[in-house]
Amino acid sequence: MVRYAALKGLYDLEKTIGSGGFAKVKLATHVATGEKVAIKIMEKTALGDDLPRVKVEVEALKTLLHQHICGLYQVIETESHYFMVMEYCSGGELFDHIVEKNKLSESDSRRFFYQIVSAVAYMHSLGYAHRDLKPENVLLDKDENLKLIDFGLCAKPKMGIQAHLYTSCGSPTYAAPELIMGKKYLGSEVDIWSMGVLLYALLCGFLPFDDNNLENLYKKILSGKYEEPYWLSNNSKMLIKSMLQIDPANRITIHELCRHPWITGNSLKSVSFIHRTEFEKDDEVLSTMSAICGEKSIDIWKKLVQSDRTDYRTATYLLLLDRKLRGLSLKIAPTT
Ligand SMILES: O=C(Nc1ccc2c(c1)CNCC2)c1ccc(F)cc1
Repeated sequence: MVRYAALKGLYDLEKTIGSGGFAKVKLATHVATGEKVAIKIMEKTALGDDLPRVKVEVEALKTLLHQHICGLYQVIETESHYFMVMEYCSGGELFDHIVEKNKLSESDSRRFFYQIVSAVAYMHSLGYAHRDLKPENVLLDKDENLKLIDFGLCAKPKMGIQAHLYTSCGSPTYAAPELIMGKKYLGSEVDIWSMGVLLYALLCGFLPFDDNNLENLYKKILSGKYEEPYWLSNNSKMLIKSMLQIDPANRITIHELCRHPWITGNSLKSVSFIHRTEFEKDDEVLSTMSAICGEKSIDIWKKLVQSDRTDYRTATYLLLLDRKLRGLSLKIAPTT
């Protein structure tokens, strides 16, 4: 097992749970609380031109606090590596979950899709577009609640005007027509298309546009034509159709999606999310921390709020808060 001096005494590394292009994800234990975390380890030399994506993802995750967006607890930078300490999603990828079940029922799909809409509506309300929504970037926690990951390609277009050109080399299977055409586009609109592909995958168990040959794949996406399996209800077909519109101007908006009867289950309660970008202050957690480090609660809180939210103290506070929200005892092992 490779040891990293930067993690010594803070996190105990365990097995590898994922390895993507330039990152390896390892399960780890946060020493002070005993809580499980996922640590995304990136070697700077291997990152190359993708180095800016790390900063984009860290800045986005420091702002985005939502129950269906995978939380960032701490960032550790050394000469050679970045370590992003994230929320552990023990349920793994939604993709594997769909494959395992072949396809999901309309009600299971609705439960997952509601959570995706809530996370994306929250991001868009803060001016962020994900731009890389796909089943591999949707994880499940131990209660099968959904967590969005990989904000390395997300964009925060200034004032929501025309966003950047399509820069990612991500797989086009989930990419909107305007993206693969290299046109200027609105991040919010490409997210809606990708959510349409995600909803289709949930309900059908396969993808609307798929081909091993890139040329044919492009043709299928630009044609906007896809199969509608017999088991799809008319409402499901109509909702998918409203999202997989080739012309982004004809695509359903995130606001309409939040109130769509297929999603709200005909209740008038539209998809909800809390406009939260600040930590909630919890006195019990703060007093637990002050008992260990000897500082006064109010001073700990002041430092937390003023910090750049990526240090060990932030991780300890957030992990204790998670424990409390899960009804567990608040205990801390004194860091040696
Ligand atoms: O928790 C993560 N991945 C994870 C967790 C558990 C399992 C897997 C991935 C995949 N195999 C099944 C079990 C994870 C969390 C954050 C992140 F940025 C990237 C990955």
